[in-house]
Amino acid sequence: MKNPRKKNKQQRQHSQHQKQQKSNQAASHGKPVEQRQKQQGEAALSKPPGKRHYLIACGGTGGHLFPGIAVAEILQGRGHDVTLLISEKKIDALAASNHSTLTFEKMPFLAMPKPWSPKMAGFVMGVWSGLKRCKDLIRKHQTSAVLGMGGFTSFAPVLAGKQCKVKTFIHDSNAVPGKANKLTARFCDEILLGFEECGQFFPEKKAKRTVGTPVRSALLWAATETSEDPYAFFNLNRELPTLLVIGGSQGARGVNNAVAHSLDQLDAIGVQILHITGPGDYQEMRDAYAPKEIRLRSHVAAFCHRMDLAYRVADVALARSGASTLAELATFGVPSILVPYPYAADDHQTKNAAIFDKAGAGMMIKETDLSPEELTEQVRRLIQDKEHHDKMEAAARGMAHPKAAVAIADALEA
Ligand SMILES: CC(=O)N[C@H]1[C@@H](OP(=O)(O)OP(=O)(O)OC[C@H]2O[C@@H](n3ccc(=O)[nH]c3=O)[C@H](O)[C@@H]2O)O[C@H](CO)[C@@H](O)[C@@H]1O
Repeated sequence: MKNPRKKNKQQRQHSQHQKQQKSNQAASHGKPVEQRQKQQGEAALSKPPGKRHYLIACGGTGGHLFPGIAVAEILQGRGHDVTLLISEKKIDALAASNHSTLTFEKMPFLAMPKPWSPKMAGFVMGVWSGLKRCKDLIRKHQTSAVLGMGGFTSFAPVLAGKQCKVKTFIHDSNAVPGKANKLTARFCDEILLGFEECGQFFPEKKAKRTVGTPVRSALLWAATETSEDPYAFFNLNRELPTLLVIGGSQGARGVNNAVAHSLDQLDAIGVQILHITGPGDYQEMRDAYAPKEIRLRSHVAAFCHRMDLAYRVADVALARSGASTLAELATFGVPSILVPYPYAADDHQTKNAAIFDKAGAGMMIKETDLSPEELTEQVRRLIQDKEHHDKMEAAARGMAHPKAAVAIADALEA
């Protein structure tokens, strides 16, 4: 089946490219990218006197780490040194492995136990030793500001910043803040928000502003850059409409199962699938696709280091509603079927998805309602009803904050 939308998509990408280039140039003080890259290289070599050090705590999950990396890239591009504090979890190592020019330091992963849990003593000890280590780092590098991206892994670094009297910031990318951010918000200097809706959960008098959720520079550029062939990279057919399945940084069992049970119906509507399963479900999902491989074109991966290319092939996405995933879908204007993780803290994924749903930038389906028929019908509508698709694409683009990382870097540098 030919995909009549492909040509339009490329044309849109081209005009979007020009718009984005203008926007990014404005965001980086009007300098074109080649000039900026050259200057970044020169800055790193000559170590200008204005060079500073920043600490970004972004461990625990891809949703903290990737926005932290996006801010670090901007600061590094401006000639500063950045240390990214990540956790010892496998996902952090996996995500960091593709960013060799950045400096990462590992801290133990901390999750706050229930108040009277026997684990509380270990948690307090963990915070205490993290605090000491972060203070040493801050003194050693004469850090100018600390940024916490959420989670208890950022609690000690931000507190250390406060105690060392350097500027402290937190960023919350969700519609409802996490426990750690609510606590850290009490003593940090400024709260930066991914969604405006999140502001109501923090003290009214506290300095806060909505900047969006930062997206890595490789993805920002790929949203407009068309030199590398993404179809060839994933061995997919450029003539077929493509469904991207992504369950956040660690995969989503509920979403994976729903797709595994819908393969025949999805095959019947002529869609090809790029399925990022997460490491846990990879083998099971490969087995689910195996008998269908002749009929259904697919690419199944445990983890994808080229999300820039993945979003470029996607005509529609089936995704969890983690904040970075949403920010990236918006950046690429990918219409989405959003299936919130039902057990996320304070049901924040439902609230994230509801914002996109209300704006017409995606459609939310509860995991319990995700039958093969419903899933296939929604995918079919998005690939066959051009008007419906284009409306959602435009609304998704409207939710993008391409300058989020720049705004946060500006705040840290100010
Ligand atoms: C279950 C849960 O509570 N998830 C939370 C977690 O999500 P999680 O860690 O899943 O993060 P997000 O959905 O926000 O982002 C996933 C990130 O991983 C990247 N990626 C993903 C898969 C892959 O193969 N390669 C890759 O690079 C994506 O491009 C994206 O940048 O932190 C987010 C930020 O607080 C929250 O909004 C999510 O609700």
